[in-house]
Formats: sequence, C-alpha cells, structure tokens
Amino acid sequence: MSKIFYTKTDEAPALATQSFLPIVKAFSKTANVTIETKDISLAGRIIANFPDFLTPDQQISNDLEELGALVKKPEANIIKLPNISASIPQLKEAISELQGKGYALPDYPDNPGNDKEQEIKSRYDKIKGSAVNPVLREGNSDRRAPRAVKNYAKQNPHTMGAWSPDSKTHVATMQHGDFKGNEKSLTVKDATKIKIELVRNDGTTKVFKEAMPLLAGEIIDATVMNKAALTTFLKEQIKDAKDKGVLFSLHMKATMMKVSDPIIFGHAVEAYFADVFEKHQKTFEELGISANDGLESLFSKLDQLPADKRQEIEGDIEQAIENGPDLAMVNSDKGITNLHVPSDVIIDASMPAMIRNSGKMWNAEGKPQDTKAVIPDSSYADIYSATIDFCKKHGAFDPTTMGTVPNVGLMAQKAEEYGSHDKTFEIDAPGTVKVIDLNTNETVLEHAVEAGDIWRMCQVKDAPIQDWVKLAVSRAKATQWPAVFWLDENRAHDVELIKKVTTYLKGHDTTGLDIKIMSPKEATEYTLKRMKDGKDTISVSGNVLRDYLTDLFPILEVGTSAKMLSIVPLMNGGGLFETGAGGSAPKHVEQFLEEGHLRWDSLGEFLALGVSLDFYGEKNDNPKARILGDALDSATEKFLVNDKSPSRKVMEIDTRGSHFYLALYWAEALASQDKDQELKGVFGKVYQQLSEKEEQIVKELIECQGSPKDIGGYYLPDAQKVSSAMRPSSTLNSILDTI
Ligand SMILES: NC(=O)C1=CN([C@@H]2O[C@H](COP(=O)(O)OP(=O)(O)OC[C@H]3O[C@@H](n4cnc5c(N)ncnc54)[C@H](OP(=O)(O)O)[C@@H]3O)[C@@H](O)[C@H]2O)C=CC1
Ligand SMILES: O=C(O)CCC(=O)C(=O)O
Ligand SMILES: [Mg+2]
Repeated sequence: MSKIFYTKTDEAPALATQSFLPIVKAFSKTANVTIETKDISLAGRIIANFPDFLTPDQQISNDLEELGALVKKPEANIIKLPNISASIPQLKEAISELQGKGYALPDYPDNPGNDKEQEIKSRYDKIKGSAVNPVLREGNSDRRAPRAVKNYAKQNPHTMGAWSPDSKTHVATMQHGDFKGNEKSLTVKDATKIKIELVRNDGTTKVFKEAMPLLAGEIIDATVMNKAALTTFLKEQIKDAKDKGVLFSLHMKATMMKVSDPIIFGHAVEAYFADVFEKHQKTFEELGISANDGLESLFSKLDQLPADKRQEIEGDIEQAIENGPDLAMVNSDKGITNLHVPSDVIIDASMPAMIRNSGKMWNAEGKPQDTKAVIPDSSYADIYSATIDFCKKHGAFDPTTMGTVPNVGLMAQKAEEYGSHDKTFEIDAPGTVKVIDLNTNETVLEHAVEAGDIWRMCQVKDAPIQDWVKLAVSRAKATQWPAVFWLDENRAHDVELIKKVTTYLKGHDTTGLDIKIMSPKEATEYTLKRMKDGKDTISVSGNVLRDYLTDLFPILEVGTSAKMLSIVPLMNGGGLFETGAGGSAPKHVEQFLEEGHLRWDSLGEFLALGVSLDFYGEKNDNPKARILGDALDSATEKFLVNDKSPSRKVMEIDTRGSHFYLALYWAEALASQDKDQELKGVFGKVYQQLSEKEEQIVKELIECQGSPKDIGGYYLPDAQKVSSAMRPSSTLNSILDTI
C-alpha cells in the first residue's frame, strides 16, 4: 500500500513535528492514509552509518538510503522537513553527544593516520554538509508564495528597515582568479568516461577520478579558485572595511558547498587574524587547529594549553580584533562573531536578512551598523549588489504593494555546483589539472594550478535540463507572468546552458508567453523594478541561484521563506514536498530551551501536506484523501486570515498553539463539506469539541511557557521529553485520541 513518508529531522522543525504529526496522523487515518516517519536527522544518519561500532539495539536502518531509492519510483510521496547540513564543528558536537549517550562511535579523524581512520573519515564526510537534499531531489524545484500567503503579507506587513542612499553597505567580490573568472565548460557529445588528474610540476601525478562516467548531452565545467588571488582580495577587504568604518562580514555556504567553502572561510579567518596565525603557527599545528573550523573551535582547543600560553594567544586574538575592522556578530551578547563557526552565516539567509534590516548587521555592542558583505566568488554576487543598489536608490520595498517572484530551479540529479563535492580538490602542489576524455584520450579541460588552489568540476545532465525548461514553460502558462532565465552569456557554463534552453524551448508551445534570458545582474534589476511596481515575474535559475533567490524574494516579500510552497515534482512521477524554503532555525531552539517558547512557523508544512494529500488521493484513487487535502488548504487560508502564526514572544501563542488552530480550522472545513458524509460526521464532533475547549487548550499551551525546557539533548533529544514538551495540552491530546 502506498504511504506518505514524513521526515524526522533536526532542531526547530523536528520539535514542531512532535506537535504537528500527531494531528496529521489522527486526521489522515480517517481517509486510510498511512503516514510513516523516516529518520534523516543528523544523529540518525550518523547512527545508521556506523552499525559496526554499535550494539544491536542501538543500530537503526539507513532511512536516507531508503528514501533515496524511493524518490526514483512513481509512488514516492514524501514530506521533507529541513535538516541540518552539518559543518565539521557541528558534526563533532553531534558525535560527542552520541558518545555521551553510550554510542561507541569513533571520533572524527581530522588527519587520518591510517587506512582505518581514512575509511571512518570518508564515512563521516558523506554525512557532513548538505548530504540529504541532493539525494532526495530527483526533480527540479517549484517554489512560490501561494496567493493566500501573499495576501496575508499585504494585510499584515512585516517590518522592513528603511534604506538610506548614504548607506555604506556594499558587496565586495573578487575581480579575477575566482571560480567565475576561471570557468571552462563544454557539452559532452557521446557518453564517455573521464579521468581527472593533477600533473604536478615535479613530474608526479595524482589521480582524482579514475573513470567517471558521463552521459551524452551532459554539460560539464571546471574551474579554480586561485589561493593567492583570494588571500590578496581578503586582505584588501579587511583593510578597506577598517578604512571605511564598516563591519567586515563574510557570506558563503560552508554547509552546502561543503568542500570548497570551509576552505575559503578558513582563509578569511587566517587573513583577519594573520598576525596571530603567524606568531603561533607551531602551537596551532601541535593542537591540530584548523582555521576552516572557525574561532570557536580554535578557542576550545586552546584549553589544552597551560594557562599563561592560552592567555597570551587569547590576548593576541583580542588585539587583532581591536586592530582590525569591526566584525559582524552572530550573537553580540555572547561575543560570537561572523568568523566563529562556518555554518553560522549562510549566504542565502544572511544576505536577505541584512537587506531587510536597512543593510545593517550587528556589531559587538549589539548595534546595527553598515557592513561590507564579502562574497569571495563573483559568480552570483551581482544579484546582491544590484539589490543593495536598488534599495539605496528607491528605498526599502513595501510588502503591502510589492509583486511576487516565484522560482523554477534546476536542481535534479545533483545539478551544477551542488553536485561538485566529490570533484572538488584542494591542490597540494603546483601543476596542471586535466580532464581527459577516455574515449579519445584527449584533454578536454585543463587549468594551471598552484598549491592551495581549489579546483572543482560540476555536471548537469541533459534530462534535468529538459525537465526544467518544461517546468518553466508550464509555470509561465499557468500564471501568464514573464519568465526570466537567469543566465549569463559571458559565463562559460551558462553559454552551454543557453544553447540547450533555446533548443528545448522550441519544443514547447510558447505562444503568448514572455520568456527571456538575462544575466543575473540584468535579471535582478528587471525583476526588482517590476516587483516594486507590484508586478510578478518568474525567475528560472540554476541551482545556486535557486537557493539564493528562494530566500531573498520570500524574505523581502513575506518576511520568511518558511511560508513558501516548495514542490519538487520528481522526474519519475513521484512527489517530494518540501516544507518552506528555509532551514532548521537553531535560534528558535535556543529560545525554546531558555524560555519554553517555540516560534517556528509551520506554514510551509501545512502547504506541503495539502499538496501531498491531494497527490495521494489522485495517485491512489482515494477521494477522502483529496477532501482532507482541500480542507487543509481552506484551513490554512483561515489560519492566515485569523493570523494564528506563532508569536515571537514568550507567553503568547507559539508553534503548538498555531497547530491547535490549524487542527480546529481543518476539522471545521471537514465538518462543513458535503462531499463525504462519513468525514463530515467524524469531524463534526471533533470540531465541536475543539471549539468548545478552545479557551482551555490555548491556556494550557501558554501556561506551559516561561521556564527553561530540558529535552535531554540537542542532536538526539530524548523522545519522551520532547513529546511531553511539545504536547502539553492534555485537553487537545484527548480530543485527538477520539478520532
Ligand atoms: N531544506 C533544508 O534542509 C535546509 C536546511 N538548512 C539548514 O538549516 C540550518 C540553519 O540554516 P540558516 O541559514 O541559519 O537558516 P534558517 O532558515 O534555519 O534560519 C534563518 C532565520 O530564518 C527564520 N526562519 C527560518 N525558518 C523559519 C520558520 N519556519 N519560522 C519562522 N522563522 C523562520 C528565522 O528568523 P528569526 O530568527 O527572525 O526568527 C531564522 O533564524 C543549517 O544547518 C542549514 O544547512 C537551510 C536551508 C534549507
Ligand atoms: O541542503 C542544504 O544544505 C540547504 C538547502 C537550501 O538552503 C535550499 O534548498 O534552499
Ligand atoms: Mg536555501
């Protein structure tokens, strides 16, 4: 029998699920829809990958692997909540929490000394970073703000910080020597295998890939980030931030670009603390300190030193901060800077948050200040500089009047940069990296490289491109809005893509549609102007821009990307329904643990479930499931109209209260429909009970707040403790038990 698979993930969404899923299960049971949970949390993935270190009762199935197979089947129907894409410091924290709970897991070997350690490291490296989404996303992405969400934002506008034309905030990006500048690309004619190798100047060779298969029609590109150009650029920016009196902030994606970006982050840490790293190089080496892991990890390793040595280094770090430009802060109360943890500042969320906040980030005093947003690689930096320039010229956007920008994103089958991890290498000695076509033995792409350069190759297969063009045309038809392909004719990879897009568009009837191709900068300017004028424009983009744009526009338009409908129509016919476009909101967990209030907004989950039930009904010829889905959509609209989203403040309705209201409206919609009398009967009673007990339930859901919560862990909290923390209303629980 087919099922809806619901993912168990991490942090705030995982907490929220403990409250929402019992409601979902109770309601869907009435339509014979089975919901099965699959554990893809960071802790779950670690446990599943190390059975040989664990006792039989600790071992669990590899749910991610199972879902990875399911997404290739037509019956797939998965609700995917956001999960942690772990940086190395997070991975180490999770391992240590699990070890403390009796799981005899090996430590993460930073510098593997033998084959066994190397094997352990490679198992962990598959878990680190963005290790879930690329496996599940066997389709392209369709992310948009439903009309009801947009209307809600127009009537209840979120705050938008005013912009001044004199703002000193700006984007700094490399002018040469970066991934964009060095990119080379080609389309593979016939299926083949390639070898990737570094031929060092000393005559030795290192093979990176022995025989990697490529399909006919695949686009490959290779490029390199030159270390010398990067470090020179970073030093200049540090000096310039100091001279201009703006904050220094670094924006990148060390989680998703899990091989390249931690290295780039490390160079920024070393550039800012150049004197410290030079003076204490030997000690840092002895302690196994890697700048790539950030300041927090560095500080924790200093604990191993005698007090006087530790104080000396800490003093030198303080001095460097004193001498350098002000650093943007992640948490000024706790002294956590932008350079503390590589996963604390993630560009898709950090840049829009800054743009919403008058272009300011927080300084060490906890005050907003103009900032230099350093985005080392220039491939996509233009979109943020164009947005900042637009705000300086026209002021902040007005959520009550602005248009909407949905996205059709190319991401299937690890498209583009997001699939580059196993083909990204930090170069150990000068030489030439060659990509050799094994059919012809010809070198098809090559780069001269220096030690420390980051070389990478990306792929995008032809079938996903065809599917992406088709999805773009169908969204353009459904909306009659202009659709813009954000592709740059001056970028090697995009040139190849443009050829395919132009060809595949010819295979569709596009009469009356307005479909354009523009560079990211032009597309930003065109789209922002329309957006300001209240006009809607579809962005059709590659994978990285998909990620950036589906946070940027939603955050400006509706305050958070949590309110997005995020569908992944799987290429083999199934459906993956993501819950919003944002992440796992660690800040929300912090608040919940401190004061028992969870502000996570599950709207994206309501929207995803609505589509999933509908899809289920259609696939399984189950009209009751469709009625549940329709009723859920009506409930979500009423939820928005009545403004029942979680408040940010303690002792007001939080995530749990918002779930109660959704259940109330869902039951009401089912009680008032006439298509299915059985459902009408069941939910008539449920609605009556829920509405009679509204006051009591809300009281129970608010009175439980106001004190610290112990859930028995962070990465693997105690299931019982979480469940009781997230389901504190016995009145609501007992009504759900009657369904
Ligand atoms: N699909 C996925 O699996 C994704 C996973 N991630 C992962 O999530 C983690 C955190 O990433 P980060 O970049 O900090 O981004 P997040 O999206 O988790 O958080 C950024 C901010 O967005 C707001 N926000 C996000 N979701 C919600 C929500 N449902 N309700 C209310 N507000 C929300 C919060 O703002 P405020 O503080 O103002 O409340 C939050 O602090 C990382 O491990 C990252 O890799 C990120 C994106 C997608
Ligand atoms: O997979 C990840 O790490 C993040 C995904 C993401 O941010 C997105 O798809 O918008
Ligand atoms: Mg994103």
